[in-house]
Amino acid sequence: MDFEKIELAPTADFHVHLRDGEMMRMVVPTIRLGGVDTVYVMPNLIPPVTTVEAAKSYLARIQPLAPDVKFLMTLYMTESLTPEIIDDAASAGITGVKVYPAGVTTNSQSGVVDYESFFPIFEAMQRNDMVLNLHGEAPSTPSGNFIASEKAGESAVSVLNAEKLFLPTLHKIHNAFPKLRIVLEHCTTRDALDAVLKCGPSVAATITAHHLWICVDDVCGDAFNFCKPVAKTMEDRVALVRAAVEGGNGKFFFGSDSAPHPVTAKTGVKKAAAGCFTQSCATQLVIGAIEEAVAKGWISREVTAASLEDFLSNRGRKFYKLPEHAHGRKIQLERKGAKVPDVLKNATGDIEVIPFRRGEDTWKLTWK
Ligand SMILES: NC(=O)N[C@@H](CC(=O)O)C(=O)O
Repeated sequence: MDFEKIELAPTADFHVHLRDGEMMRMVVPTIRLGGVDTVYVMPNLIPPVTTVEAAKSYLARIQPLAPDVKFLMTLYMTESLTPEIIDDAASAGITGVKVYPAGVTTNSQSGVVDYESFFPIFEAMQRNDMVLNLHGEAPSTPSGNFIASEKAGESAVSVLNAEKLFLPTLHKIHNAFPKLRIVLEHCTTRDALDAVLKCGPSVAATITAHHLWICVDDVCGDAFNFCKPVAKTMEDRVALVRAAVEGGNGKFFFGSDSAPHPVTAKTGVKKAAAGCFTQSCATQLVIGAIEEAVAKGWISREVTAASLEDFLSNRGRKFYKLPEHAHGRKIQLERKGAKVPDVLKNATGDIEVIPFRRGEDTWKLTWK
């Protein structure tokens, strides 16, 4: 990858958090700055998006802020969902349903505890060809339950093994619903990538930009690198970079999991909120991470613009059955003179979000 200038189809970002209210008004206009024209919108608002009406009205709030962007909407998996709601959601053009295991991440209080109790919903989703989006982490073991899990011969769960210990749940759902399209979101481990490869073609995975850049050591002590699932080992990071470039038979594609939090929720006396903000430099950060991986010898110099475009755009569009991006506008990236902003502020200056890799050099992106 020796090129100074690359032209690509616009990026499709299959995992974004746009929030609501003032934060949404600030974040949505940054989507195109990151070279993105299609986004898959997460439903973990407060309260979560659990009805067709709520998803439609959320879309009506987002769309005017970025008229050129295609938004794909999701529902939040919770006990109030029924197979009838799934039928209505499919007829209304809602693309998928996101599962948050209860308590593992930002706004997951109303999430799932027992997956089998949702099998009638998965059945309805499979029938309607909707996509199931899994936040793939097992909840951490409370210290008071340690002796019971030790006696049962089970590993205690912490953020370090939470993704690996979720994988049997992925296989269970996939085996029960082999035609249900499932995305294991924001994979952080080689184990997760291997598990997805072992599943049939209905199972795919997203990879974020920030997990291509960092390991767990970078998370310790830096709230702006803290997200769920947390970044893991160097071996895992290298496996993610290779998977992004190699593609895993079309299974691995981009989903930034850009998750803005006000700086006040990231710093201060309370525990930091989980989430890295990458939206405004989404494509640039991926290209930068691949460039760095080439420089370090993790992947060969032969990375082509076509393989970048496959990761950033083509594979995800295909899995989601969207039209190929053949004739529209292009994005151009040049290796010169751009920096990740130090901070994003809203018009009134009362919300500040600190981007991932704030102040660092990055690629310059222009729309053609
Ligand atoms: N990734 C994160 O760390 N946070 C996300 C939720 C999520 O996807 O886990 C958020 O909404 O802030």
